[in-house]
Amino acid sequence: MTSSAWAAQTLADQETGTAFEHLIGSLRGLQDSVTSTRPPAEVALAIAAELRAVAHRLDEFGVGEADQLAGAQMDYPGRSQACVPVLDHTAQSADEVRGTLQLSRFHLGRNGAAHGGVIPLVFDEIFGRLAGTDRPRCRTAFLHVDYREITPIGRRLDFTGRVERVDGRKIFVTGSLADGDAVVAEADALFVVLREGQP
Ligand SMILES: CCCCCCCC/C=C\CCCCCCCC(=O)SCCNC(=O)CCNC(=O)[C@H](O)C(C)(C)COP(=O)(O)OP(=O)(O)OC[C@H]1O[C@@H](n2cnc3c(N)ncnc32)[C@H](O)[C@@H]1OP(=O)(O)O
Repeated sequence: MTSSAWAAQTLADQETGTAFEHLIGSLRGLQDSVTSTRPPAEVALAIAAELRAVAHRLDEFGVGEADQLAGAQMDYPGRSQACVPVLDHTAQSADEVRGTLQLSRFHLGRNGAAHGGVIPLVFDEIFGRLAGTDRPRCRTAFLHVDYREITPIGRRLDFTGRVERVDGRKIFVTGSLADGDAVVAEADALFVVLREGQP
């Protein structure tokens, strides 16, 4: 994948990077397991203690943002982070992207519909990657989402993204999320290329 904005990200050696991706995959699975089960109190308390012990085990390996692998491993569909749903890009250029994703119990709002806040999260990720491909670093200035239908969890969804216009530092992007033939959400956003020294 070519990307000027992403190239600066820290990369681990392959063994470390792959192992970390396994760790994040297990964390995603855990988020779903916790969300979709109702353990008795003693089991919940025992697992809570085990999870605290696991977190404690990681303490000694703490690093600053520049050295963290989470979010920086661009070769993995989820960037090795557990916040944003995993995106599988099937086509990507500097102007257009397509791909699939599947939301899970962790992303549930109510009555089978994904949480409304997950949808802009997904679009920000799709658009952020697109706007940053073969361009300097940029940030979201606005992101407008139209919720056309509920977005189901547990089904393959198709996403698109397209750069509509570039005007100086401004990159205007549009996209959609579909469940089969049904467009469940559409979005448009402005990304602004950062000036030297902007965080
Ligand atoms: C993450 C960064 C990229 C890293 C890349 C490497 C790693 C890649 C890894 C993984 C892929 C990425 C996947 C995830 C991506 C997620 C991206 C995000 O979510 S970023 C976080 C949320 N966004 C903010 O926190 C912005 C906060 N706002 C700002 O910082 C500023 O407002 C900023 C930079 C957006 C603009 O500020 P100014 O001072 O630089 O520029 P001014 O002059 O205000 O605006 C420039 C032009 O844009 C228009 N503009 C600005 N904001 C606008 C707005 N809200 N609506 C309409 N126009 C706006 C202005 O009117 C102006 O237009 P005229 O040049 O005069 O024509």
